[in-house]
Amino acid sequence: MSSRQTVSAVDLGDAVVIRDEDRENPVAVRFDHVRKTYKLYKNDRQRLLASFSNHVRYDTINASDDLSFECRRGEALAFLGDNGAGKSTALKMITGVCFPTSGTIEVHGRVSALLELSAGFDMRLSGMENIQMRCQLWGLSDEEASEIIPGIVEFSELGKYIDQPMRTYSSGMRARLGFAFASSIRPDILVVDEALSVGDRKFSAKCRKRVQSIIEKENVTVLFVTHSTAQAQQFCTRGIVLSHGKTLFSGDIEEAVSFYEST
Ligand SMILES: Nc1ncnc2c1ncn2[C@@H]1O[C@H](COP(=O)(O)OP(=O)(O)OP(=O)(O)O)[C@@H](O)[C@H]1O
Repeated sequence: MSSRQTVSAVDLGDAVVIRDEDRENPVAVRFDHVRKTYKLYKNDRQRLLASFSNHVRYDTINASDDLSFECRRGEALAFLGDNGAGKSTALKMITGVCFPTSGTIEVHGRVSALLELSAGFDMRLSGMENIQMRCQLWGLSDEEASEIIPGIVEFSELGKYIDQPMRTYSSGMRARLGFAFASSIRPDILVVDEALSVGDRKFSAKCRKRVQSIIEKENVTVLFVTHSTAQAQQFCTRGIVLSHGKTLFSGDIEEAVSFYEST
């Protein structure tokens, strides 16, 4: 094998997910004929019964349907589409929150996600303790952690609350800390799902500025889900328009936006 360092390759029957930290690979993310099928049960009781029996009936929905695309390193790619088109599902498979049913996904580089920003915090711990714990989970050395933590605290604007248990935070405060962390750790691949509306108007503008500066200055690969075509044009160079999990259009961002607006 080449210089590629395989961190994990998960064989999920008909699906394969390969993750490594090969920053030299010109491709950051590749989807090859990816399908994600959800089972829809009539109610929770039927869902529970299905774990004991193969005879429970269900409908299916393909949230991703034969989805193939390549996002090259340094590129900023927007996913456009109506509600339920399959945009978030694609991002969740990149971050590893959910897995494909079939097809192959390759992710080359460390991924940070600006989605579900409030998730994963331990509410008993303070903001500072949570940040320290996240730095450890990311495998940062003490030195690297102490380099970025002051910036995270400053960006979050939590003031004295940074040392208070996170159960005392408002939902906006949690999301602010989540955003401050996820946007400070210098990932290779940044996944953004409408997270730019964090907090109040002023803070949300600050978040947009931060994302723009990451895209412009740090050679990060960005995958961006939004309903705002203006934001897609502001941040991205290429766009994919999805409908019912399928690609309707893939190309230059201006053309993708025109296509989306004409559908
Ligand atoms: N856990 C789940 N179980 C069943 N169906 C799901 C699940 N998650 C998503 N879906 C379905 O998959 C389809 C795609 O959902 P997804 O959230 O990816 O769409 P989206 O394009 O991000 O939509 P939106 O713009 O509304 O956020 C939808 O029909 C949704 O109902």
